[in-house]
Amino acid sequence: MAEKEEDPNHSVSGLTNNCNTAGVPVSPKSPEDETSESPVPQYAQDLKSVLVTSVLNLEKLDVDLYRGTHHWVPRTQRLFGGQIVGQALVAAAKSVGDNFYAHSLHCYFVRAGDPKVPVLYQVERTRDGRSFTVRSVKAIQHGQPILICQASFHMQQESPLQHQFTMPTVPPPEDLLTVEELIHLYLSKPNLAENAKQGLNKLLANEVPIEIKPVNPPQFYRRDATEPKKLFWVRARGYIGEGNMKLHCCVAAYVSDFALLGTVLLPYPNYRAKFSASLDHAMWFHSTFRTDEWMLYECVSPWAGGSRGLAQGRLWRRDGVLAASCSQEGVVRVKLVTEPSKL
Ligand SMILES: CCC(=O)SCCNC(=O)CCNC(=O)[C@H](O)C(C)(C)COP(=O)(O)OP(=O)(O)OC[C@H]1O[C@@H](n2cnc3c(N)ncnc32)[C@H](O)[C@@H]1OP(=O)(O)O
Repeated sequence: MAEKEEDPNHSVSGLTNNCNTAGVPVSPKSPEDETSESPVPQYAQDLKSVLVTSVLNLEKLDVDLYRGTHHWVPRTQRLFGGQIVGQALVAAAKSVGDNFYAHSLHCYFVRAGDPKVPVLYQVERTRDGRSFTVRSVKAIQHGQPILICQASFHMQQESPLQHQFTMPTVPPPEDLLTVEELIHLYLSKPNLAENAKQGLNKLLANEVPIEIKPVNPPQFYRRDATEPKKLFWVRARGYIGEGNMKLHCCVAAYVSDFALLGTVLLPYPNYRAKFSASLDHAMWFHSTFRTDEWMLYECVSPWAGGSRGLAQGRLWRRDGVLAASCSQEGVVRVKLVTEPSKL
């Protein structure tokens, strides 16, 4: 098969004829999209995403050895898995040629990450091939691995085999509220219990570097069983810009671990997680995309059992192109919730 070196730094917005870069037909834009999408970036360029300036900006210590620091730490006080995966992919990508782009990664979270110390990333150059290049990355704290990750990079190649699922039909992000706006709405309800208020205010104080607009607003305190499926629009806070697909893949790796495992619990309103953590995470990158533009994250959980749950995610560009897919298993140990609804 003929190899074609393309410039993957090309603009996503430069796509024409309703095809993605690989020539895959994509859903035409809806009239709403045409009117709501502005050619002007949503963020001024001086408001750079903290994901780029800090979280994924690793410090080089030696050849193939990097140090990463933390930005947002979840309430569990263990490092966010997406941050570790994103940083591991940054470290891996630093040693591959300009023409190679991440196409997949496979990781195990073997120990909880400690938010009190930085993480070291040690890269092993497993193989350099003509069209595929593989890296192994160990994320280390206190002298022990917390994550082991294999990442594979591919030089773009043409193929007549091109298909993808169709993006679910959902309202555009402009018609939906952010999580913060939804919380403010809840907080304005009369007779809201004090502990519910405190819980919601804690959520507001989170400095998560991504913005989320749920397609179906979450029931913060009233719980009904739903199918194990959720959809939300997501983008990095701040400006990243087009042109650096390697970086956008690292941001997507960060984003992809967010809220995915929670899908497992949706059919069980009478149970709350007393311990949950992602055990492994795999991801495949399919097309070019911009993580500082709204993308639809479709999360499903096809299985749960034995205190574990499987969750799968699809990240869609808003023009209907499937940008990335991921899969993860997590440990989910639950307790029965007996107290009545707080609203
Ligand atoms: C958004 C999702 C995320 O970002 S999660 C963050 C990324 N993922 C991670 O940090 C996971 C990292 N990996 C790990 O921490 C370990 O591999 C884990 C999954 C904990 C290994 O589990 P395990 O071998 O059970 O660990 P452990 O013995 O240290 O126990 C941890 C806590 O679980 C408890 N535990 C243990 N076994 C049981 C059991 N059979 N039934 C009930 N509880 C059990 C332990 O007591 C311990 O609890 P505690 O932490 O002491 O409160």
